[in-house]
Amino acid sequence: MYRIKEAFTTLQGEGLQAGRVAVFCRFSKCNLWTGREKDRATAVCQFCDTDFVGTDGPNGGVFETPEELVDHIASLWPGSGSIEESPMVVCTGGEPLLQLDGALLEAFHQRHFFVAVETNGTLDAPDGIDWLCVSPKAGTGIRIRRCDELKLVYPQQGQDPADYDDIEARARLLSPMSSPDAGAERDLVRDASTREAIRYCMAHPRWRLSVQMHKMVGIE
Ligand SMILES: C[S@@+](CC[C@H](N)C(=O)[O-])C[C@H]1O[C@@H](n2cnc3c(N)ncnc32)[C@H](O)[C@@H]1O
Ligand SMILES: Nc1nc2[nH]cc(C(=O)O)c2c(=O)[nH]1
Ligand code: SF4
Ligand SMILES: [Mg+2]
Repeated sequence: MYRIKEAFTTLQGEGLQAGRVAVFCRFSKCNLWTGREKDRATAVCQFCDTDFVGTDGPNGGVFETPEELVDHIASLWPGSGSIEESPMVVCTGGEPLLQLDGALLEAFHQRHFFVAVETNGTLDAPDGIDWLCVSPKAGTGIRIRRCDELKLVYPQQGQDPADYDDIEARARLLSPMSSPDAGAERDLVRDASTREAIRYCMAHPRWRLSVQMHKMVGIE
Protein backbone atom coordinates (compact mmCIF):
# COMPACT_ATOMS: atom_id res chain seq x y z
CA MET A 1 0.00 0.00 0.00
CA TYR A 2 1.29 3.46 -0.92
CA ARG A 3 0.14 6.68 0.71
CA ILE A 4 0.46 9.71 -1.59
CA LYS A 5 -0.11 13.28 -0.46
CA GLU A 6 -0.43 14.75 -3.95
CA ALA A 7 0.70 14.31 -7.54
CA PHE A 8 1.15 16.96 -10.23
CA THR A 9 2.93 17.60 -13.49
CA THR A 10 5.43 20.43 -13.73
CA LEU A 11 9.07 21.11 -14.56
CA GLN A 12 11.75 19.72 -12.28
CA GLY A 13 12.84 22.93 -10.57
CA GLU A 14 16.01 21.77 -8.83
CA GLY A 15 19.29 20.08 -9.52
CA LEU A 16 20.87 18.79 -12.71
CA GLN A 17 17.54 17.68 -14.18
CA ALA A 18 16.02 21.17 -13.81
CA GLY A 19 13.77 22.17 -16.68
CA ARG A 20 12.65 18.64 -17.48
CA VAL A 21 8.92 17.87 -17.49
CA ALA A 22 8.07 15.42 -14.73
CA VAL A 23 5.17 14.03 -12.77
CA PHE A 24 5.80 14.66 -9.09
CA CYS A 25 4.65 11.91 -6.76
CA ARG A 26 4.70 13.27 -3.23
CA PHE A 27 4.70 10.49 -0.66
CA SER A 28 3.13 11.10 2.75
CA LYS A 29 5.20 11.08 5.95
CA CYS A 30 8.79 11.83 6.83
CA ASN A 31 11.17 10.33 9.38
CA LEU A 32 12.64 13.76 10.30
CA TRP A 33 9.44 15.74 11.04
CA THR A 34 5.78 14.91 11.70
CA GLY A 35 4.80 17.67 9.25
CA ARG A 36 2.78 19.44 11.97
CA GLU A 37 3.69 23.06 12.70
CA LYS A 38 3.43 22.46 16.46
CA ASP A 39 6.33 19.99 16.18
CA ARG A 40 8.55 22.04 13.85
CA ALA A 41 10.72 23.61 16.57
CA THR A 42 11.62 20.19 17.99
CA ALA A 43 11.96 18.37 14.67
CA VAL A 44 15.29 17.06 13.35
CA CYS A 45 14.60 18.92 10.08
CA GLN A 46 13.08 22.34 10.82
CA PHE A 47 13.16 24.27 7.51
CA CYS A 48 10.91 22.08 5.39
CA ASP A 49 8.93 24.00 2.77
CA THR A 50 6.43 21.21 2.08
CA ASP A 51 3.09 19.88 3.33
CA PHE A 52 3.27 16.09 3.21
CA VAL A 53 0.67 15.20 5.85
CA GLY A 54 -2.12 12.83 4.85
CA THR A 55 -3.38 11.81 1.43
CA ASP A 56 -5.83 14.64 0.78
CA GLY A 57 -3.93 16.78 -1.76
CA PRO A 58 -4.71 17.08 -5.49
CA ASN A 59 -4.41 13.61 -7.09
CA GLY A 60 -3.43 12.17 -3.71
CA GLY A 61 -4.80 8.96 -2.21
CA VAL A 62 -4.09 5.46 -1.01
CA PHE A 63 -2.98 2.98 -3.67
CA GLU A 64 -3.12 -0.72 -2.90
CA THR A 65 -0.71 -2.01 -5.55
CA PRO A 66 2.31 -0.69 -7.49
CA GLU A 67 0.33 -0.99 -10.75
CA GLU A 68 -2.52 1.10 -9.37
CA LEU A 69 -0.14 3.91 -8.39
CA VAL A 70 1.81 3.76 -11.67
CA ASP A 71 -1.44 3.89 -13.71
CA HIS A 72 -2.42 6.97 -11.75
CA ILE A 73 0.97 8.69 -12.28
CA ALA A 74 1.02 7.71 -15.97
CA SER A 75 -2.42 9.31 -16.42
CA LEU A 76 -0.85 12.65 -15.39
CA TRP A 77 1.97 12.46 -17.97
CA PRO A 78 1.14 14.98 -20.72
CA GLY A 79 2.70 13.07 -23.65
CA SER A 80 2.20 9.64 -25.16
CA GLY A 81 4.46 7.97 -22.58
CA SER A 82 6.50 6.25 -25.30
CA ILE A 83 9.99 5.01 -24.53
CA GLU A 84 11.46 7.72 -26.84
CA GLU A 85 9.81 10.42 -24.74
CA SER A 86 11.43 9.10 -21.57
CA PRO A 87 8.61 10.13 -19.24
CA MET A 88 9.93 11.15 -15.85
CA VAL A 89 8.53 10.73 -12.36
CA VAL A 90 10.05 12.48 -9.34
CA CYS A 91 9.39 10.54 -6.17
CA THR A 92 9.53 13.01 -3.32
CA GLY A 93 7.67 13.76 -0.15
CA GLY A 94 7.87 13.67 2.74
CA GLU A 95 10.51 10.97 2.63
CA PRO A 96 9.88 8.70 -0.37
CA LEU A 97 12.26 5.96 0.81
CA LEU A 98 9.87 5.13 3.65
CA GLN A 99 7.61 3.64 0.95
CA LEU A 100 9.36 3.29 -2.42
CA ASP A 101 10.25 -0.37 -2.94
CA GLY A 102 11.59 -2.59 -5.71
CA ALA A 103 8.11 -3.60 -6.87
CA LEU A 104 7.06 0.01 -7.43
CA LEU A 105 10.32 0.81 -9.25
CA GLU A 106 9.80 -2.22 -11.47
CA ALA A 107 6.24 -1.13 -12.25
CA PHE A 108 7.46 2.38 -13.21
CA HIS A 109 10.12 0.88 -15.47
CA GLN A 110 7.55 -1.37 -17.16
CA ARG A 111 5.82 1.85 -18.23
CA HIS A 112 9.12 3.40 -19.46
CA PHE A 113 9.40 5.88 -16.61
CA PHE A 114 12.75 7.46 -15.75
CA VAL A 115 12.54 7.37 -11.96
CA ALA A 116 14.11 10.21 -9.99
CA VAL A 117 14.10 10.27 -6.20
CA GLU A 118 14.58 13.15 -3.78
CA THR A 119 15.70 11.82 -0.40
CA ASN A 120 17.21 13.00 2.86
CA GLY A 121 19.67 10.08 2.60
CA THR A 122 19.00 8.56 6.02
CA LEU A 123 17.37 5.37 4.66
CA ASP A 124 18.65 2.71 2.27
CA ALA A 125 17.53 3.07 -1.35
CA PRO A 126 16.36 0.13 -3.50
CA ASP A 127 18.55 -0.71 -6.53
CA GLY A 128 17.53 0.60 -9.94
CA ILE A 129 16.70 4.25 -9.26
CA ASP A 130 17.57 6.24 -12.40
CA TRP A 131 18.41 9.53 -10.71
CA LEU A 132 19.13 9.70 -7.00
CA CYS A 133 19.30 13.10 -5.33
CA VAL A 134 20.48 13.07 -1.71
CA SER A 135 19.87 16.18 0.39
CA PRO A 136 21.45 15.62 3.84
CA LYS A 137 20.10 17.39 6.89
CA ALA A 138 22.40 18.62 9.69
CA GLY A 139 22.76 16.20 12.56
CA THR A 140 21.53 13.11 10.74
CA GLY A 141 23.39 9.93 9.82
CA ILE A 142 23.60 9.44 6.05
CA ARG A 143 23.26 5.82 4.92
CA ILE A 144 23.47 6.41 1.17
CA ARG A 145 27.14 6.61 0.18
CA ARG A 146 26.69 7.04 -3.56
CA CYS A 147 24.22 9.09 -5.58
CA ASP A 148 23.79 11.07 -8.79
CA GLU A 149 23.61 14.43 -7.08
CA LEU A 150 24.32 15.59 -3.58
CA LYS A 151 22.16 18.68 -3.04
CA LEU A 152 22.74 20.49 0.22
CA VAL A 153 20.29 23.10 1.39
CA TYR A 154 22.63 25.92 2.40
CA PRO A 155 23.38 27.30 4.91
CA GLN A 156 22.34 24.92 7.68
CA GLN A 157 23.45 25.48 11.26
CA GLY A 158 25.89 22.81 12.39
CA GLN A 159 26.60 21.62 8.84
CA ASP A 160 29.68 22.07 6.68
CA PRO A 161 29.57 20.87 3.05
CA ALA A 162 32.94 19.18 3.70
CA ASP A 163 31.12 16.86 6.12
CA TYR A 164 29.99 14.96 3.00
CA ASP A 165 33.33 14.69 1.22
CA ASP A 166 33.19 10.90 1.37
CA ILE A 167 29.85 10.60 -0.43
CA GLU A 168 30.31 9.77 -4.08
CA ALA A 169 28.26 11.94 -6.43
CA ARG A 170 28.32 13.04 -10.06
CA ALA A 171 27.67 16.60 -8.89
CA ARG A 172 27.71 18.52 -5.62
CA LEU A 173 25.16 21.30 -5.42
CA LEU A 174 24.27 24.00 -2.93
CA SER A 175 20.60 24.93 -2.93
CA PRO A 176 19.94 28.20 -1.06
CA MET A 177 17.61 27.78 1.90
CA SER A 178 14.37 29.71 1.65
CA SER A 179 11.89 30.33 4.41
CA PRO A 180 9.13 27.71 4.69
CA ASP A 181 6.53 30.48 4.43
CA ALA A 182 5.60 32.09 1.14
CA GLY A 183 5.81 35.84 0.66
CA ALA A 184 8.31 38.64 1.01
CA GLU A 185 10.20 37.13 3.92
CA ARG A 186 10.85 34.01 1.90
CA ASP A 187 12.50 36.09 -0.83
CA LEU A 188 14.68 37.93 1.70
CA VAL A 189 15.84 34.71 3.33
CA ARG A 190 16.44 33.15 -0.08
CA ASP A 191 18.43 36.15 -1.36
CA ALA A 192 20.70 36.08 1.71
CA SER A 193 21.20 32.31 1.44
CA THR A 194 21.91 32.63 -2.27
CA ARG A 195 24.67 35.15 -1.65
CA GLU A 196 26.21 32.83 0.94
CA ALA A 197 25.96 29.84 -1.35
CA ILE A 198 27.62 31.73 -4.21
CA ARG A 199 30.42 32.79 -1.89
CA TYR A 200 30.96 29.18 -0.82
CA CYS A 201 31.00 27.86 -4.40
CA MET A 202 33.47 30.52 -5.51
CA ALA A 203 35.83 29.50 -2.70
CA HIS A 204 35.18 25.74 -3.15
CA PRO A 205 34.63 25.18 -6.88
CA ARG A 206 33.88 21.51 -6.40
CA TRP A 207 30.42 22.81 -5.49
CA ARG A 208 27.95 24.48 -7.81
CA LEU A 209 24.81 26.53 -7.29
CA SER A 210 21.31 25.09 -7.78
CA VAL A 211 18.43 27.54 -7.49
CA GLN A 212 14.82 26.53 -6.89
CA MET A 213 13.75 27.62 -10.35
CA HIS A 214 10.07 26.73 -9.80
CA LYS A 215 9.78 29.31 -7.01
CA MET A 216 11.25 32.00 -9.29
CA VAL A 217 9.07 31.38 -12.32
CA GLY A 218 5.94 30.75 -10.27
CA ILE A 219 5.18 27.14 -11.07
CA GLU A 220 4.45 24.32 -8.66
C1 LIG B 1 10.55 18.55 0.74
S1 LIG B 1 11.99 17.61 0.41
C2 LIG B 1 11.35 15.96 0.18
C3 LIG B 1 12.39 14.91 -0.09
C4 LIG B 1 13.28 14.48 1.07
N1 LIG B 1 12.58 14.36 2.30
C5 LIG B 1 14.45 15.44 1.22
O1 LIG B 1 14.50 16.16 2.22
O2 LIG B 1 15.30 15.44 0.32
C6 LIG B 1 12.40 18.08 -1.28
C7 LIG B 1 13.61 18.99 -1.45
O3 LIG B 1 13.30 20.28 -0.92
C8 LIG B 1 14.41 20.74 -0.19
N2 LIG B 1 13.94 21.75 0.75
C9 LIG B 1 13.06 21.58 1.76
N3 LIG B 1 12.82 22.73 2.41
C10 LIG B 1 13.57 23.67 1.80
C11 LIG B 1 13.78 25.08 2.00
N4 LIG B 1 13.16 25.72 2.99
N5 LIG B 1 14.63 25.73 1.17
C12 LIG B 1 15.26 25.06 0.16
N6 LIG B 1 15.11 23.75 -0.09
C13 LIG B 1 14.29 23.06 0.72
C14 LIG B 1 14.95 19.46 0.44
O4 LIG B 1 16.26 19.57 0.94
C15 LIG B 1 14.85 18.50 -0.71
O5 LIG B 1 15.97 18.63 -1.56
N1 LIG C 1 8.99 22.21 -9.61
C1 LIG C 1 9.40 21.56 -8.51
N2 LIG C 1 10.61 20.98 -8.52
C2 LIG C 1 10.97 20.29 -7.40
N3 LIG C 1 12.09 19.58 -7.22
C3 LIG C 1 12.05 18.98 -6.02
C4 LIG C 1 10.84 19.31 -5.41
C5 LIG C 1 10.39 18.67 -4.16
O1 LIG C 1 9.53 19.20 -3.45
O2 LIG C 1 10.90 17.58 -3.88
C6 LIG C 1 10.15 20.15 -6.28
C7 LIG C 1 8.88 20.82 -6.27
O3 LIG C 1 8.11 20.82 -5.31
N4 LIG C 1 8.55 21.50 -7.43
S1 SF4 D 1 12.85 18.59 3.87
FE1 SF4 D 1 12.65 16.39 3.53
S2 SF4 D 1 13.60 15.54 5.38
FE2 SF4 D 1 13.12 17.63 5.89
S3 SF4 D 1 11.08 17.49 6.86
FE3 SF4 D 1 10.82 18.02 4.66
S4 SF4 D 1 10.42 16.08 3.77
FE4 SF4 D 1 11.38 15.62 5.73
MG1 LIG E 1 9.35 21.32 -3.17
